[in-house]
Amino acid sequence: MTHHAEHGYEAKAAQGGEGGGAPKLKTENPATGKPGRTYDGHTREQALAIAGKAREAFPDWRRTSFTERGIIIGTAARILRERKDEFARLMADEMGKPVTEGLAEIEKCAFNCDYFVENAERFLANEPVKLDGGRAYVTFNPLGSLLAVMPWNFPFWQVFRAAAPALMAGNTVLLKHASNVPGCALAIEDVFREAGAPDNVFRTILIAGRDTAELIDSPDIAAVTLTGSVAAGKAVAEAAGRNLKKTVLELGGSDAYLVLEDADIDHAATVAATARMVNGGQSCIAGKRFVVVAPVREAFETGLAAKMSAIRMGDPLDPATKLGPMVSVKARDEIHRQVRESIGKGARLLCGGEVPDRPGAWYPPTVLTDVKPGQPAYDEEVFGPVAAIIEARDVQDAIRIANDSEFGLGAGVLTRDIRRGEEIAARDLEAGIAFVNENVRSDPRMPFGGVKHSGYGRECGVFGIREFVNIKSVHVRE
Ligand SMILES: O=CCCC(=O)O
Repeated sequence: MTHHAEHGYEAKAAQGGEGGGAPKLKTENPATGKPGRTYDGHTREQALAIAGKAREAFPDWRRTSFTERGIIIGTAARILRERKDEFARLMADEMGKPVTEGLAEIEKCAFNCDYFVENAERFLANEPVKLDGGRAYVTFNPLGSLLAVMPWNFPFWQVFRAAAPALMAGNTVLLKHASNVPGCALAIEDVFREAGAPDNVFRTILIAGRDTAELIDSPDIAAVTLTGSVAAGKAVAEAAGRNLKKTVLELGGSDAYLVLEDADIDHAATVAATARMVNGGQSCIAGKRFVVVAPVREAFETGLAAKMSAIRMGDPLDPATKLGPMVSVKARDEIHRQVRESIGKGARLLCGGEVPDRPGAWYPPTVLTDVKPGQPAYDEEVFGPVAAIIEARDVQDAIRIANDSEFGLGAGVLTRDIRRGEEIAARDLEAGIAFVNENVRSDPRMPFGGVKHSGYGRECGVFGIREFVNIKSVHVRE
């Protein structure tokens, strides 16, 4: 199987010069196709120098108390809320997110900051261990400077999800964002600066994806967290592995939802449409495959096609808009290729599937059925508003199909039999996150991450904050 999501690491910055010169990062409004602002990037030397400064800032930052760090991260939450209209507009302009979703994203970032302000000290409190003699405990030390390589699809949330716990733990953070959201990347740096973070505790580096490996080689970087594609994950893991640096990888997904015979079909169709349309379908945890047992397939097809066709596509600046443009014309064309090729190989189109005749990166809500192995809609991650319906003989067959993927991020079960649904979710599905009768969502309070090619390690909650710490055993003979 292949993975076609366009994530930050490999997105190319427009190069202003050869031989490692500073890139120019050009933005383009995906709703209109018109060029936006151009930003001056950093040269490799500048980027390495900033990494050096973040490392120099680490010893003082790690010695601050949880209360001191909490005041800064809590202030960042307040600033996010105060400036949320501006930030939602910035996301809309750079990557096409409808402002209503953008506002919700900023609120989630602020909630995440507050959550770690409130809980970091408890999550990282010393844990006593009973040994035969003396006094023993586990303590959690920060690691140093964390490089966060982040994608464009949730330009604020992905960064805050990684940064708030890392900073609260006493690490410093360097952000290498996707090259198409430089305004967001700089705005986030500004939030931490305005919140009173000491110099270089949080820095944004604007470099091309291909220069990231060199940064990982730098002794100033202690560890790396990446959200992005499988290809990006492999490249980062390889570079980090060469340097024996800890990584957390949150990669692609092809989340399956099982629709069982006893499901409330109207509810199942609503959950499916909601799951599929998260961020216009451009989310690693968007529902992508709907595995339906044969007796309810037709009813589900009708229900899902009706819900998807009713979703309004329009100007991302209009608060009523649910579906904005795709991130770029290139990404839209790739989605359309996957749809056309799937139809060519036997899938049936229930709605959508036509590229609108207008400038910008538009693609309508689309439903394919009769999706089978060998079709891109079955084999690949489709990063757009395209739902794939796959028929299963029975529940065992449905579980097999759900797990027949290189990915293992999220998954769902739709059934009235809560016990059975829970058993399937908790035991049978090869996924890091499994929901029953609801669409998969990330939450600062719950560990988030996957298995197989969806990556490893966890973000969020106690497991997330403990990824980038030295879990140190201390034994004292008194
Ligand atoms: O793109 C993947 C994750 C998005 C989220 O955390 O909701």
